[in-house]
Amino acid sequence: MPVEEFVAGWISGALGLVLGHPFDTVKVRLQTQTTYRGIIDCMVKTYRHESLLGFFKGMSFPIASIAVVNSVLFGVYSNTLLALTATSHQERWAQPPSYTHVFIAGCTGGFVQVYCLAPFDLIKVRLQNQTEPRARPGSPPPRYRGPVHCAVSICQEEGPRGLFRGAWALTLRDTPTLGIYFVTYEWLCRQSTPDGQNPSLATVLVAGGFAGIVSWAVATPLDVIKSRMQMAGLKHRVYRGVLDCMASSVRQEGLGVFFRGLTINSARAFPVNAITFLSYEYLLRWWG
Ligand SMILES: CN(C)C(=N)NCCC[C@H](N)C(=O)O
Repeated sequence: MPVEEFVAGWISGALGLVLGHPFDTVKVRLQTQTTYRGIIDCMVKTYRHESLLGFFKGMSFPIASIAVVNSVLFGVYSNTLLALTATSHQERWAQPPSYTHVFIAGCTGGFVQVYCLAPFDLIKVRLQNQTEPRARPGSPPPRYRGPVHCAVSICQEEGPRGLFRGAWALTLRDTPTLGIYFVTYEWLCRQSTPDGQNPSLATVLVAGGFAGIVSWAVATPLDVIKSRMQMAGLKHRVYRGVLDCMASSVRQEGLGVFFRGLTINSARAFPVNAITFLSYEYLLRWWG
């Protein structure tokens, strides 16, 4: 099994993550709290109360973890394509796989990475939702002191299964959308590259960015539900499942609830995925 794909996926995931984390914090807050009037209001309040550091809350953990998840995603995707089409990454522009194979490989990568992603994503969402300013002498400490404290508290208070809260919504979000993600990337690259040649740097950047936007636009409704289910344990809200969370969110906030965070998700998705695909492709060409 070729391992370069896993390493390239790890590095490209880490680069994308640093670039996208401030957008991600604003998105999570907009999706799970009702105190903000919109993106700008959330950014201004976060900056006023928590300084620039507020936007980077919960980032150290994803650097080590979500980058691993990206490595699983790209590694499983590429190795599934290898199993389906018997072409390695280097041969794939000369002998392009069918879009059906790309979709199946993307869905497989998406499905497998969910089980690494679920606990890390839950901890990230809980930490990003802590809106207390940085601890000052005399002020009450935040609910979670950091990722490890957060993981231990969830296990103690909600049981180890608490770490997988929202995992089913995450599976429904990621399995099809990662198929769409890789198909969009491949399709855009092939549209602007002569047959048999490697796509240019600009093509990879634009195709990666749009693959991010398209897949996140499709993923946003289930992303909202996933974040709410992840926060439910903390707020002592009980949802009976994905459908119950959808129904109760729509009842209280209308259909628009499914589009919460869509703009910020898309704004974040372009640079994150442009840099992710660029570093992934170029690392593999460099090692190839
Ligand atoms: C729509 N979905 C779930 C995705 N496209 N997932 C792939 C993640 C890529 C990048 N790390 C990101 O966070 O955008």
